Amino acid sequence: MLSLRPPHTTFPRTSQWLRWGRQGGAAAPHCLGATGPGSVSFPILVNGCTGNMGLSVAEAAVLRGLHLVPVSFSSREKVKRTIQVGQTDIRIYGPSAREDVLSSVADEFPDVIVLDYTAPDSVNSNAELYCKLGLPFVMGTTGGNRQLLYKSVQDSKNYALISPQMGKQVVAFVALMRIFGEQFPGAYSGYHLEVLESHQASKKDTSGTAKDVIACFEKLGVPYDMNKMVKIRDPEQQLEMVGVPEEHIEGHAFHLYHLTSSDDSVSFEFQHNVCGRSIYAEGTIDAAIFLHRKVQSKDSKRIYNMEDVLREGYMR
Ligand SMILES: NC(=O)c1ccc[n+]([C@@H]2O[C@H](COP(=O)([O-])OP(=O)(O)OC[C@H]3O[C@@H](n4cnc5c(N)ncnc54)[C@H](O)[C@@H]3O)[C@@H](O)[C@H]2O)c1
Ligand SMILES: O=C(O)C1=N[C@H](C(=O)O)CCC1
Repeated sequence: MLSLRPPHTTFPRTSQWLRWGRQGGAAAPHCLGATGPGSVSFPILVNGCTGNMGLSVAEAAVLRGLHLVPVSFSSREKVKRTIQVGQTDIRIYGPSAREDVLSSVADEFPDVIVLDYTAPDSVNSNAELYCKLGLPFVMGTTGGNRQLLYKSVQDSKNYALISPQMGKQVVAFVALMRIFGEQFPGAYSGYHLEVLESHQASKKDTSGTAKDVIACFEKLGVPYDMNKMVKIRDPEQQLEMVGVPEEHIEGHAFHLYHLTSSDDSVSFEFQHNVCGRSIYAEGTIDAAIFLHRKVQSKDSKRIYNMEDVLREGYMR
């Protein structure tokens, strides 16, 4: 089996960390001032605050000077709890209250942007509800029926930014791979692709980012059977084989794509490895600011992705 470990496995821990984990840690202090080019503040509702990404995004929103709407939702009915983020106590509601609560939010905060970090099996029902209530949303949650997701937004004429990957530097890498495929279709015909991805054990689905990158390899002439993807969720393997720093076993996204010519004489390797979640949280806030601007200016496009965000200068 291929290893995600860098070639210099004898490097001491710190060097390995520097090579692999630079993107983890505290929220970057130097991204786009408080709220991007020109200062804005508007309400943000984070759906999924009970989870890892939801909480990270809510914290990043507060740090960037946005106004957190003090409600969020859970997949379970019997939740009676609040979560404190900064100075805000966020009340968590069960699924049966979703429509009423969201509809009041839409009335009270007409310029609200919803950020969704829930679960793959909630993607479509959540999106449909946001569309029904005319709530613009950023869908960071992966999985679900993606075709249906786009169709719901198109049919409703709602505003949405959809991306399985909010880390701007990773988005730029995926964009490069897309352009690569468009510029040189079939250039790697006959090559063989192997893909490994490693995420925290709680991740339910296959990496959405890996799926997007694989689509680019397919344009380059390399077919790939998604069932062959090696998905690593076992913490022991992650430590021993992948080389994930121990402190990031609960939050990491390591990816390796290995391309080999048919006679094994040529090979290529591409990797993107993220420790922690700050890269996604920061990118999500940039996405929210971008979407808020598009809604305010009544932009005609209505459905966006993270490449659109990067193109408008949100790349630090
Ligand atoms: N776009 C990106 O850059 C990016 C980055 C990281 C994670 N993700 C995706 O975000 C999603 C969440 O990841 P996570 O690591 O935070 O997972 P998590 O399991 O830590 O959190 C998900 C939370 O959502 C809650 N939830 C489930 N269904 C819900 C519903 N219908 N309504 C409200 N809450 C609901 C769960 O109870 C849980 O607390 C996954 O799909 C993951 O792949 C995307
Ligand atoms: O931690 C996760 O879950 C992640 N999900 C996204 C994906 O599936 O591509 C982005 C990376 C982190």
